[in-house]
Amino acid sequence: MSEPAAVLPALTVRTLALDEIGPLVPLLDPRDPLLFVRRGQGVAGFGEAVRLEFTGEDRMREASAAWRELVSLSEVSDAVDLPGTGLIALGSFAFSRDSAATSVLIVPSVIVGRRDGKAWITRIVTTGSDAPDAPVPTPTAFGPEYRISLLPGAMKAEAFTAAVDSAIAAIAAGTVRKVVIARDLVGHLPEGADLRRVLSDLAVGYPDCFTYSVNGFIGSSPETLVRVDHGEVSARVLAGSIGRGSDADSDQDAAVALATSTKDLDEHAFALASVLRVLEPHSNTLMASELPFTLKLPNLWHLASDVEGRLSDGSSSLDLIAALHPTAAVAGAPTGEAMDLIEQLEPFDRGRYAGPVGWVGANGDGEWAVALRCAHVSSTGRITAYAGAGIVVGSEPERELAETKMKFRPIVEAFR
Ligand SMILES: C=C(O[C@H]1C=CC=C(C(=O)O)[C@@H]1O)C(=O)O
Repeated sequence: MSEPAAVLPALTVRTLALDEIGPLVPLLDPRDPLLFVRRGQGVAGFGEAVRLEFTGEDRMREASAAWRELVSLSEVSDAVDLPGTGLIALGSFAFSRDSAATSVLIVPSVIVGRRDGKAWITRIVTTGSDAPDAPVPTPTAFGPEYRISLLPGAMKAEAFTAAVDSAIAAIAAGTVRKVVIARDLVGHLPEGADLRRVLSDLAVGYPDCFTYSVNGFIGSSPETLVRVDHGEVSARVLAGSIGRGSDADSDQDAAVALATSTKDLDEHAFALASVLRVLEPHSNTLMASELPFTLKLPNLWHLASDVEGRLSDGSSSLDLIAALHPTAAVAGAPTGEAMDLIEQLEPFDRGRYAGPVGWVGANGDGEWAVALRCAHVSSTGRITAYAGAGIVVGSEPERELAETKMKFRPIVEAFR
């Protein structure tokens, strides 16, 4: 961790109700937006009161410990008391313990949020600061339009299908039962470009996904890694995909084909089992439906399972992401072997793609998505987008390539 616990500041945090504030995206900083929303509900952050950085194997466990410490030093008054009010941090964690990407928890100086028809503002200052109250953020007009094509990056289409062939060979040899192989697309953001344009496209086009932006990492994810809300724990596990049909009949046929595909049901079962195995020690009331359902997104159908239970041990959402990551939806099974194979077959660092992204509150509650359908935008404007596909017995390289094209659609179209 870059900031040792000893130097964590004491914070004073005040949440007040606001009248309706309109859409959150136009309020954001155009170059460094901080956002986590779904169906118009969620939080937008402004400025940074505290930034905590983590790397390595224990990045999420260290984040959990540092967060408890920071909370213990803070004085919070919260007149609204909803998920996301009071002291929160937005966070995004690297996929791999070996990643060069820094994992972060950012406590904004100002948070504006909306949930259940109520809006609020939270102001966070170092205790003792006599700075005047930060103003309520107001919308500003978007900067000029831009159109960016994202093109094959370190792993071109042929390299991807070759990697899928190798993954299939590893499955046949019994090294792994499932492995998720990803590829990348790259582009360049013009200087001064307003990132809110991309976020607005994602939020409008994929309202049922979590649209997020944390420290230059943006996307729209359909997958809930974990949510903790007053002792209730839940997750939405996704794995198994098929493209949408071009008309109502073919779309229905696609959904039925997915729901009855042994290959996709197997792929899904690995992902669900990995989540249940990890959550079971934390909840003795954990439930998931017997069969996955088909989740309709604008670009594809997914097999999905919702998991719910009551926490029996007071774990925070950060404790749970540390335990859950990486699930078989983004790594494979068994986890260690799948991670080794990903390292061998993918010629790039995934960075924060497929890692947890979300927020944590003072009581440990929070909402974390799996960072999918995303792109990292570096400080020099280099854009790297990622999408992957789960490989199991029965996978075919060309179909997996086509699946990654569909998964790239939200982010490719948002930049175009
Ligand atoms: C790895 C990705 O998706 C995961 C989540 C849903 C469906 C998946 C699949 O069908 O392969 C993947 O497990 C991605 O979008 O990059």
